[in-house]
Amino acid sequence: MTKTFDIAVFQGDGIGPEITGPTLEILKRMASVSTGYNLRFRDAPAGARHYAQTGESLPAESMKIAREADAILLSAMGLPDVRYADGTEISPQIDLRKALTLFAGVRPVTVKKGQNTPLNMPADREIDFVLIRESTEGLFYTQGRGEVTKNEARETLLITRDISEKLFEFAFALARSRKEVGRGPGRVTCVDKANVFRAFAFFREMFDAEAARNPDLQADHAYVDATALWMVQKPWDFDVLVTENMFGDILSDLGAGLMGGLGLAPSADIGLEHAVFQPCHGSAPDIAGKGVANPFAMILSAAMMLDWLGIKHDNADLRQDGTRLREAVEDVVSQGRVLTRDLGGSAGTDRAAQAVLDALFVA
Ligand SMILES: NC(=O)c1ccc[n+]([C@@H]2O[C@H](COP(=O)([O-])OP(=O)(O)OC[C@H]3O[C@@H](n4cnc5c(N)ncnc54)[C@H](O)[C@@H]3O)[C@@H](O)[C@H]2O)c1
Ligand SMILES: CC(C)[C@H](C(=O)O)[C@@H](O)C(=O)O
Ligand SMILES: [Mg+2]
Repeated sequence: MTKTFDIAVFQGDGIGPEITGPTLEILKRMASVSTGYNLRFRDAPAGARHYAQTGESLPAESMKIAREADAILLSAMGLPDVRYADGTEISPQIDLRKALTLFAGVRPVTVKKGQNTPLNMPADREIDFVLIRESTEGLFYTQGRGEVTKNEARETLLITRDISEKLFEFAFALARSRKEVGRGPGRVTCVDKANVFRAFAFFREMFDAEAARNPDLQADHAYVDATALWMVQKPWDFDVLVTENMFGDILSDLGAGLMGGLGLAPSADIGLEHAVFQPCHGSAPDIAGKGVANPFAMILSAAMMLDWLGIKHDNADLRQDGTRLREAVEDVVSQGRVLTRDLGGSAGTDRAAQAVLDALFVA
């Protein structure tokens, strides 16, 4: 019998519902013609709007839906003027990452030949690397619990052996699978600030131990400041980068910039059991409700979800559809046929999503 996978859907705030609708439509079309899998979607209310209405940003019922699901699809949550009592913004996605121990924030950076990038890049070059951002601790550890007195404010950066070992194991496994399909040389770079902080020397020590367990792969180190420079000067040299939460948050937006914008940057927060798939961008309140949001990052995140489900459940149809969906978006973008306003075009959300459907089912 064809297996049905339950997907929890966090439509979120701002442009969230606008990009979720067309993404679900594409997934439903793909599942409806596949004989290898079915998808069933369950709505999980959460976010800033929900908090403003109910006083809860991540209700227990939504958390239950997320825990019970095979995968979680999330658009964007948070609005600049909706804040907790301590003055920080509503950010249930951080709570989800912590509650489900989603330590590996996978943020691929790809620029295909012909795709727009602000870099002055030789025409025969492509960019294809993956930034793995630890997503449960680091400088986000005390998020919402920082100590502030009249004259001082403190947050704690936490690096644990348990999470770091899982993180590095994940990073080396990813580099190996990229090498096997010819996507990279099989190299993992530990991005840290071990020249200044003992916590990062500890981080590096555990990275080196994992590197020693993977002698078939290359391993090196880079300081985070130099990494920012090289991401602009020679991003094609990277394969898999692995780093702390806050460093990864910042570098992944730089990676999105290389791709032409946040509207093309997908991500996955992956743990041993659960995973959340969401674009790197936020709720874009400045363009919400106008029908102009770029759905590509969300659709590419959905493709990552199909990949992950396919690998986890050894389902070739899911894996194949993950690849087809990613390639459909890449086709539409690299040919510059249908581009949204953030990418220099004039297409609205629906036309952009329709172009992906056409690439999948008409071309
Ligand atoms: N993963 C998430 O849920 C997430 C990520 C980042 C920010 N946020 C939250 O979103 C809110 C807005 O944050 P921000 O303005 O700093 O970042 P943002 O990513 O929402 O927007 C930054 C800029 O990029 C544009 N943009 C973003 N996504 C786009 C898309 N799909 N199509 C076209 N243009 C797009 C916006 O219009 C804006 O000009 C804040 O409350 C923030 O905390 C949430
Ligand atoms: C909105 C914010 C809490 C979030 C983060 O900092 O992780 C975002 O910037 C991201 O990159 O997913
Ligand atoms: Mg970010």
